[in-house]
Parts: sequence; structure tokens; C-alpha cells
Amino acid sequence: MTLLKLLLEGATLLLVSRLIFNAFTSYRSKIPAAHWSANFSSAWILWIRYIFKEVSTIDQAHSKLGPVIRLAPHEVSVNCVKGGILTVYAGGFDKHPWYANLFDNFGIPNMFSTSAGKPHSERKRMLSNIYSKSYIQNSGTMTSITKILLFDRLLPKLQSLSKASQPFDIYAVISATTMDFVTAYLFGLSPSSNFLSDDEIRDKFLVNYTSRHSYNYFPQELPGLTNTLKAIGVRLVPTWVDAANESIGSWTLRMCDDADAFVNSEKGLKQKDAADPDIPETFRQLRTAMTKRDGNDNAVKEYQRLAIGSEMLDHLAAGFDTSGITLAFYVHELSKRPGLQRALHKELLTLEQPILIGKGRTDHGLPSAKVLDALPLLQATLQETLRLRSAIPGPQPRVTPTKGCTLGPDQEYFVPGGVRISAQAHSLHRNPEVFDDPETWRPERWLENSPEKLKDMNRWFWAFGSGGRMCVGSNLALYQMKYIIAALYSNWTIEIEDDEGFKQRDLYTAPPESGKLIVKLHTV
Ligand code: HEM
Repeated sequence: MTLLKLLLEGATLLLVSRLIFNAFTSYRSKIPAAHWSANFSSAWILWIRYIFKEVSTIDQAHSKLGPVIRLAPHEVSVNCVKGGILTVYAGGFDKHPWYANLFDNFGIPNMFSTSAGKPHSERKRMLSNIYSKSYIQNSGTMTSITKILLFDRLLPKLQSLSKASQPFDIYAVISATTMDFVTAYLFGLSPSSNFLSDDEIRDKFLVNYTSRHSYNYFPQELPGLTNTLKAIGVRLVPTWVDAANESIGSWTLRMCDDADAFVNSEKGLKQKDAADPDIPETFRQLRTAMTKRDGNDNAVKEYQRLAIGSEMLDHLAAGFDTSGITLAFYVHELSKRPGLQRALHKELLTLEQPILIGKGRTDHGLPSAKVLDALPLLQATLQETLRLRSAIPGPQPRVTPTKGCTLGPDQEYFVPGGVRISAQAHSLHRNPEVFDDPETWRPERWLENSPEKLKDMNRWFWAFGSGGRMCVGSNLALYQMKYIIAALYSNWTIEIEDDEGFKQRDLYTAPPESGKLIVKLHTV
């Protein structure tokens, strides 16, 4: 009994002295702690994440304590360009396992979830070409897809809602459009989604997709605990979440198989470069690169089918959701500024082929993607929305390299290897020294400022991340968002009917809390 007591007391003493040593003598004590307990425990930040307050809490801590803060013994957050995102993200630090915990699909990594640099850059090289601005703007396939989605699906749908003066949820319509765009580019038009024509299937998918968000916490932050408990029959994630994931996974694999059949068909083999909307641009590119690498040209092997499926599922989700969120906030902000809607309408009518419906047009020509991309007000309003309402406002965790690194604008903090380190767009975009009156949506800031000031603003603009892990789909995102905005505001002004709860959630990917935005269209 006495021996046991002695042992227990000895162990407690050791633990306490270790904690005190860690808290006051290591590198950590020099970095301001976001919470008193952050020097020796992760409990506080785990709790903050559990109650969905991570983004706002980190933001407040940066405002109070400066650009480098400690969140836990082995976790740091940065909010500066020099000694911050330049060091970590342009420096190519590996991604934290946080990504693999949730974003591997079918148990297989993809570009987004891969931690290490080498396998990641091999995959990125396979795909970056088809996502480059010039490829997308000049792709005959993409032009055909865009015409069909806008003229045959989106505009007729909006016209009938407008004629009936019917209030409707524009967030759902926008999400349907971005899903139809992204899946058509991934898999070709025929096998892709047609959410714009089928509200029931769209809503079923959206409920399946979005209701899983609340259950990401345990597998992502506490994967060991989640798996151990699951092994003994205690589930932290309900079975229906697994079922929802399986359903989305099977749907993706079905589209992959159909795209594969097209690539192998007579038409697919012949029309390598034609403006055929059925060409599965992304799928075909990855399939070709992977089978070439592995030396099997004709049939895709099962491991390749799943690896391609994992990649496609990630692009499908990343591509539709983020653009949908951005556009919903865009409409919301613009609806508060009728004068700006009129100015945008006027700018859109300067296009050689404006996207008009019901004005005697028969040829359905599209304005050039390059010219559309260069419209200043369109660009400023979209960029301001991406700044203030970034679809991914939350921390993007990386791991410091073995030799450690120095952080802070004056390189004042040394951080050893193996530390979780992140920056978040939400805070970078709210630096009052760079963005005057940062909480106000003011697109004029992108039009009025001096070239020097603009350069600075662009250095802090982080909606698509930066460095080697920057968003590969940013050009596709801007392409589809600009055409969708052009289709909307060339024909209508938009009035809010009900925006209750239309506030951005505190999440890594952050949709509006209400999940809907009810509006009415007025013909211009
Ligand atoms: C408004 C739309 C979009 C926004 C705001 C956005 C934002 C981002 C951000 C911030 C990252 C880095 C995340 C991190 O490291 O934690 C990222 C990565 C990525 N995004 Fe996007 N994205 C958008 C659209 C798209 C689209 C349309 C696609 C593809 C179809 C896409 C595919 C990807 C992929 C594959 C990565 C991982 C890149 C890598 O690890 O190298 N995104 N995106």
C-alpha cells in the first residue's frame, strides 16, 4: 500500500514538473498563448473546435495577441504574410494528417488529402494542365457545356420562377448549377448530374451532403479515440453518416464508369479534341496519366478505378460546395445594393454577346470567357465576396519540418519540428492595416486603390490558399461563377424575401447557417 502510494506520488511529481518545464522553459512559452492552458494542454482548443467556435476564437486571439499565437503545446497559428504564410505555405510544409482523417475517399488518398510533398506533386502534375486558365477558357468542351447549362437549364428555370413572381431558394438553384458544371467537366455531360432539372434529386443530395458536417469533428480531431470506440461497438459518428458517404461514393463511381465507357467508345477515341460536351476532361486526363505511368493503356485496373474515384469525389465536393457558398453570399451582398446591381447589369451588357433570355435571341452565342473574366466590376464584386465571405475561412493545418522554422514578421519565434501550424483566410482578410474597414463588403476597394495598395491587398488575399497546395480548381471556380453571375444579372435584379439565419457558420468550409436564401427575381 505504502509502496503504491509512493509510486503514485512519484509519478504525479514527475508529470507536474514536466508540465511546468514544458510551459516555462521551452519555445512555447515565448509565443503568446491564446488561452492560459494552451502551454500544457490541447483540451481548450479541442473544446473550442467541438463547440464550432474555432475560426472566430482564433481570430479574436490574433487581434489581441499578435500574428503568432499558441493554441496548444504542439500547435501554433500565424496571421501574417512575411514569417507566416510565406514561410509555411510557400515553404511547402507537409499537410497535417487532419486532411487524410476525413478527406481520403474509399480509404485512398487524393491530391487534397495527401500529406507528403512527393506523391502530392506527382498527382498535381497529372492534373494542373486541364485546370489552367488558358485550358478552361479555350476548351471547346467547356464552351459547349456552358451553353447547355446556361441556355437549356439555368435560364429557362429562372425565367419561369420570374414569370410566376415566385419566391425561391436561390442557394439551392446556385448549388445545383455549380454541381452540374463541375460534374460535367469531370465526367462529361451525359453521365453528370442534372440537378437543375430535378429539384427532388438535388434536395436529396444536398440533405445527404450537408447534414454530415456536424459529425466531422471526432474522426478529424480524435481519430484514435473514434476508431477505438468503434472497434468496441461505441459509435461517435452515427451509422447514417456512413450510409450517406457510401451513397455519394457509389454515385461518383457510377459517373466514373460511364466516363470510362465514353473514353473507350468509338466516339471517345475519335473525338479527342472536339467540342463535344460529353468529353470527360478531368477523368480522361487522370486516367491517361495513371495508365501511362503504370503501363496499362486499355483497361483501368480496380486500384486505379478507386484512386481516380477518390480524386473525382474530392473535386466534385470541393468544386460545387465552395463556389455555391461564394455565389450565395455574393447574391446576398449585392441584393443590399440595388445601384450596384444596375451598374453590374450595365457592365454585362457591354459584352459582345450578352447572356440574354427572351429577347429574340436564337443563336445562343456565349460571350468570350476571356472578355468576361476582364470585366472590372464583376471581378471586384466577386473578389470582395471571396475576401469577406471566403468559402474556406478556417485554418489550413500543416506540420513544421524536422529542423523547425522561424516565424513572425521579424522572425522572432523559433518553432521546432512536428508542430501543427496553420493560417486562416478569415483573419488574413480582416487585417485593418491592409483592408480598411475590413468587416464591410466594399467592392470599390478593389477598383479605387493605388497599384501599390492593391499589390499589398493581393498578397494578403488568401481565398484559394497559396504555395504548392493552393487550390487547383480556382480557374474553374472563377469561370463558372462569372458565367452564373452574368446569366443572373444580365436579365434580372434580385430582391431578398427572407434571409433569416443567413450568417456564415464557424467551420473550415463555411456555408450559411440557414442553408437557404429566399429571393424574388425582377426582369430588367
Ligand atoms: C470558390 C471556389 C473555391 C474556393 C474558395 C476554394 C478554396 C480552396 C482552398 C483554400 C484550398 C486549400 C485548402 C487547404 O490547403 O486546406 C483548396 C484546395 C483545393 N481545391 Fe479548391 N476552392 C474552390 C473551388 C474548387 C474547384 C472548382 C475545384 C475542382 C473542381 C477545387 C479543387 C481543389 C483541390 C483538388 C484542392 C487541393 C489542392 C492541393 O492540395 O494541391 N476547388 N481550394
